[in-house]
Amino acid sequence: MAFNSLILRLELVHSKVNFGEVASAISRAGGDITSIDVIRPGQDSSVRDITVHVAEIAEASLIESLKSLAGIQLINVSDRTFLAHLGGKISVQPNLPIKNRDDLSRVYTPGVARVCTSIHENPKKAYSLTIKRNTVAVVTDGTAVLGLGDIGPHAAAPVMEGKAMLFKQLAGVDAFPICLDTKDTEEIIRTIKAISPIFGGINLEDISSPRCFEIETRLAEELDIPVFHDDQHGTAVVVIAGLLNALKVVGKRIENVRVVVNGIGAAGVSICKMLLAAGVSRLVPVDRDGAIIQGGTYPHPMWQWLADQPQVESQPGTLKEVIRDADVFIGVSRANLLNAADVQRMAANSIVFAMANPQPEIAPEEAIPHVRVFATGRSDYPNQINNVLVFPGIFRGALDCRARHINEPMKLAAARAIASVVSERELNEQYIIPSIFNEQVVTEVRKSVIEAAILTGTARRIPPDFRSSGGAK
Ligand SMILES: NC(=O)c1ccc[n+]([C@@H]2O[C@H](COP(=O)([O-])OP(=O)(O)OC[C@H]3O[C@@H](n4cnc5c(N)ncnc54)[C@H](O)[C@@H]3O)[C@@H](O)[C@H]2O)c1
Ligand SMILES: O=C(O)C[C@H](O)C(=O)O
Ligand SMILES: [Mg+2]
Repeated sequence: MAFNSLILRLELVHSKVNFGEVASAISRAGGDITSIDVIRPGQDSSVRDITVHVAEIAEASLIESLKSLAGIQLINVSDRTFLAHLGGKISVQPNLPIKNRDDLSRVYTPGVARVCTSIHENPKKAYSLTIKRNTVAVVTDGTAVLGLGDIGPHAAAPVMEGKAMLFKQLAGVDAFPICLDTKDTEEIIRTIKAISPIFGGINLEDISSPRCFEIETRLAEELDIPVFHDDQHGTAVVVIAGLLNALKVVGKRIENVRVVVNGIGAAGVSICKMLLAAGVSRLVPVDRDGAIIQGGTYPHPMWQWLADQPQVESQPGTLKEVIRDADVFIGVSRANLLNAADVQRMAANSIVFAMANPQPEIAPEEAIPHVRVFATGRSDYPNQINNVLVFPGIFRGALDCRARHINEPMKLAAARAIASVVSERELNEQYIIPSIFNEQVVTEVRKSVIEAAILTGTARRIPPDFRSSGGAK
């Protein structure tokens, strides 16, 4: 169930109502008061801000029940989530102040000209003399934003700003949101190439399938900085990390399990590829029209690729049919597609990762009693399988070793690193994946990614902490 935090600004007329009555009305309507601030005290009346934690579905009735109390005026209702977005969530800060003319002539003209000339003579110096080495573009066209779909570039911005915040807070990477007002593959490629000189890496985000595949492949070929479509590979990496640990909990081996992946878009394609690379031998990819089967013919090039793989099952069926006897369900599709009866028909000790955002394929309350390990992409339930565990550390590593690409061995190394943060002793049904606030995650992912980049020859710089020992200290 989704909860919100509301701030209710109320004026209370003391002769008609006391605070106790207000508090019990809130509680009867299902709200939990988390704080009270007196905004204007007074003899006859007072104004207070009451912060209430309440289920989304109970919000309207809570507000109505307060309005119906005599002696109360509801002045304002603010949603704390919206308040957190006022004016946007990030800003650009200078690294040093400009206090006098001397500073001015150093950071700007005339001093800056010598630095420009130096970069012109040796373009590699852009890495040491500009923000390039630590800056990533988070680029979307707004066509597959979370599970909300094609909501356009303006509406996509809050997600991109959120990713930029996470890049900075978790890995010290400066990320900038770029929301493009075009859905044309060639124009997107051209635009990203044109803006790339200032960036050390490109994080593609929420670009719908199948255009996302060509956009990423072409950019990776044509640019000399890493290009990473987070919804494809970030998601696949975190799924593999979670699955490696979940399989340990249920005592099954990856080669033996039957895996259903629902939603063969950006995330689903990459997850299927990585599952096959990790050893899955029985795979059932499913999209809107049911299972994608071995030997089938599909217009979508990635679906066709899957249909040509020997590990993909050849039995057709709807999701509700093919989920029978599955050991693992991975959902990267959309909300509310399964119910309790569906997951009950899975094999014993089943694993369900219902990762559609913001609402998963099955409500946690409905699934949890019937499955052994359950995870979502959300932060308000145990086992948050979200690509936020991946992109900060992967880019931290790629930037630090100036990797030209983020390749398969780097991704697999990242998945293993994330899984390894949960020790065998700590591992259980409720804890298969580390918290995003576990500082070891970025450290371990960075280290493993750099090692893999060096080994595969894509690193163009050995970071200082890898120089003497041949590995991170
Ligand atoms: N938890 C995470 O880290 C994470 C990461 C990436 C994506 N996601 C979520 O996964 C979902 C898909 O994201 P994406 O970027 O791959 O989007 P996408 O648009 O590229 O792919 C979605 C796919 O789901 C399919 N689909 C839609 N309805 C379906 C249905 N009823 N049954 C089966 N398939 C259906 C679509 O045809 C499409 O192929 C979104 O909800 C997104 O929020 C979660
Ligand atoms: O943004 C997220 O929470 C994860 C993911 O990138 C998604 O598109 O849902
Ligand atoms: Mg996304």
